[in-house]
Amino acid sequence: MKGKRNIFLVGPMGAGKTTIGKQLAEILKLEFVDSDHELEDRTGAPIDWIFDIEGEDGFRKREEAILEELTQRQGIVLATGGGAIVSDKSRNFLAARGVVVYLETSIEQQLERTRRDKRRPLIQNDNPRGTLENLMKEREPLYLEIADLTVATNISSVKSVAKEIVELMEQPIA
Ligand SMILES: Nc1ncnc2c1ncn2[C@@H]1O[C@H](COP(=O)(O)OP(=O)(O)OP(=O)(O)O)[C@@H](O)[C@H]1O
Ligand SMILES: O=C(O)C1=C[C@@H](O)[C@@H](O)[C@H](O)C1
Ligand SMILES: [Mg+2]
Repeated sequence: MKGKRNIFLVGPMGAGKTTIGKQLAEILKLEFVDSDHELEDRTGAPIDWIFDIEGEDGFRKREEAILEELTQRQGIVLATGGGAIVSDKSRNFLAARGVVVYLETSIEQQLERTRRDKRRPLIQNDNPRGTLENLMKEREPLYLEIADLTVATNISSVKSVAKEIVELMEQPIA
């Protein structure tokens, strides 16, 4: 595991990829990059606009292109978007170019952590719980397929999850 220099965080909305990623990068003195933010900066439009105008397919194509480029960097902690792993191409880039850490979270925690933020287009509907449950069914096998490490985030603070990842990264590959 030590040979791979990048850390890629995957997991559903509200898992903490962005928040934990920043902490992790600080501890490890690596550069932090967030593919959602990068995509918004380059497009000049917020994610919910991109979904409105180009649909989810258009968003995924943009995400693939950004991930193709970002995963070629060295020494980064990358927070991915919650649905990045639905694309075969994106999954392959992530699996091949760094240590993939799956941040595992309950639906309850996802709801709690995403409640106040209205910028996630897929859950701006009458039944966010049902949507999150369906997405989890579809996506969990894909997170697990490429995960080198799986870390639970339900009962741990942002800081302790970041520290746990650092410790796991230091252990030799089983
Ligand atoms: N382990 C944790 N304990 C408590 N709060 C947390 C934890 N992880 C994340 N949060 C909080 O949950 C909210 C959502 O976290 P964050 O934006 O990092 O999720 P994300 O995985 O990046 O989601 P998305 O896929 O939508 O980008 C933030 O307000 C963050 O502070
Ligand atoms: O789970 C998803 O499909 C998404 C998660 C967010 O990170 C953003 O990438 C966007 O809101 C889509
Ligand atoms: Mg995020």
